[in-house]
Amino acid sequence: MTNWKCSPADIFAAGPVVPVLVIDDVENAVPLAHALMAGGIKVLEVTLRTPAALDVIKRIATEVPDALIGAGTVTNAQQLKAVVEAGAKFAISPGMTDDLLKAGQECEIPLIPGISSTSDLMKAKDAGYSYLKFFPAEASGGVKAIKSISGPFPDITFCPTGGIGLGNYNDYLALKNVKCVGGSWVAPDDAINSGDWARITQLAKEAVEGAKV
Ligand SMILES: O=C(O)C(=O)C[C@H](O)[C@H](O)COP(=O)(O)O
Repeated sequence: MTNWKCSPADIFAAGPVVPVLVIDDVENAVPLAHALMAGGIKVLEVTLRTPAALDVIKRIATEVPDALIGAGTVTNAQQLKAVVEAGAKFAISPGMTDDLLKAGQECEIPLIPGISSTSDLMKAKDAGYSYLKFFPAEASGGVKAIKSISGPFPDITFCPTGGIGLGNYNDYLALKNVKCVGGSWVAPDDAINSGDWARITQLAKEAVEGAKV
């Protein structure tokens, strides 16, 4: 963790909304990044859910240097290594394993492990992690769960993701242990696949301007 070039705190502070991106076509990478940045979003999470994901990360890292490009759905040490090589500046996981926590400690980019239980939180905390993803947020108790967790674990900060959108994101951002939220609502599949960049810029703007932080 001492190798980390930027801190998870910097990433959480860089934007209240982190778009969770599923990109099938590498040609959409740069226009999508530009569309989101035009709407005021700088932190991007490209999920490793598509075969194109590593190339997408590479493209954005090279061609959109102002973006804080990260990798999502990083579930093991091999993937963590691959996303570092692709140029990701941080990595997020929907969960955690002992192996992944260990690889994150030795990695040069920050890893944000995912938890949805206090037992996992304690494991991650013991391994030195204090910035965590809370996933799947809505299905795991949402705002009420995160508020309760802040009692025994006031030093843990969350990026909740899963089931969050314009209708509820401010409820999460109002919590003192939440600094940003993640979600796919800002970049819907149909808008990406039809190249509707204006709509994505609009959605990003709406999310950023409406955020009460
Ligand atoms: O792929 C990953 O790494 C994940 O952890 C899951 C995503 O963060 C959520 O699927 C986003 O949730 P929605 O905003 O409800 O679509």
